[in-house]
Amino acid sequence: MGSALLEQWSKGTESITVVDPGQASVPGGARLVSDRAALDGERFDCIIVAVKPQMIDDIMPDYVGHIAPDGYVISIAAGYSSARLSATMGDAPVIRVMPNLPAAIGRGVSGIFASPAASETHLAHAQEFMARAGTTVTVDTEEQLDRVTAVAGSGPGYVFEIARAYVEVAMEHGFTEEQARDMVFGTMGGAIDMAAEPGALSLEELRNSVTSKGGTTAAGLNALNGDGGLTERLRATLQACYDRAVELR
Ligand SMILES: NC(=O)C1=CN([C@@H]2O[C@H](COP(=O)(O)OP(=O)(O)OC[C@H]3O[C@@H](n4cnc5c(N)ncnc54)[C@H](OP(=O)(O)O)[C@@H]3O)[C@@H](O)[C@H]2O)C=CC1
Ligand SMILES: O=C(O)[C@@H]1CCC=N1
Repeated sequence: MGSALLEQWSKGTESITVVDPGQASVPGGARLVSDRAALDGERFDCIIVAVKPQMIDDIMPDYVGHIAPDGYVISIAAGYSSARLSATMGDAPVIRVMPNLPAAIGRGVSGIFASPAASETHLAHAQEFMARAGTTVTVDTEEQLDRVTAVAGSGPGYVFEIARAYVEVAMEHGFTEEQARDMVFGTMGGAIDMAAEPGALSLEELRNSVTSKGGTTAAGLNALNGDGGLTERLRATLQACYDRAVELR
């Protein structure tokens, strides 16, 4: 996820340093070091935590001395709370963000939550930084950020899995994978873009406009969600994701 964001962040004017022991290169002219020791006492206005939440306790305390006096910490980690991260980082102000993977093409959706110690300046910087990667939604509570994770942070995973299953089943109707992908991506993308047009009909109206009484779409929709099973499955999906974020706090 950090690499996807870096693609967009590096279009700005800041000097960006990436510490990653496993990367051979990074995009956009950012400086890459493989070992924190190479920073040799340098201080940064903003330190971005982009490792797994389970690794933060081991890795991040070593960075406390690298935060500039008015600096702050952005975390993209799921779950791991701002209070816990601030304690881990020498009581530094923390802003948590929850991006999603289409940030790699500038079409991400990012939730932003500023903990009380973060200043207006920190928040404005984080908002501008994340806006380079797509849409931002600033939320008032950390609880809401964990719900952004359930809806949007993990959302591309749901979408990719739904599209994968759609392609798989389309191929069972005799199409090549290329044909199936073209039809599924075109249908999903076209339908969503149409729904997102300014002044578009509601989703119910759009669905109904495809659905002739007694026709083919009605038969398909009845199999898809006639018993509410799809809605229930999505409800369980978001709840399971949120619950996991809570476990990671
Ligand atoms: N994937 C996603 O769509 C999203 C992820 N996130 C959050 O982003 C964070 C990263 O997740 P994700 O990108 O999926 O995971 P990855 O494992 O792909 O990325 C973690 C990166 O951290 C590197 N790393 C490991 N150890 C260190 C270290 N000591 N110092 C510096 N870097 C290190 C890893 O290197 P190596 O590969 O060599 O181990 C890897 O490049 C998580 O906190 C996750 O919750 C948030 C929103 C969406
Ligand atoms: O799966 C995860 O934990 C991360 C956080 C949101 C998306 N990927």
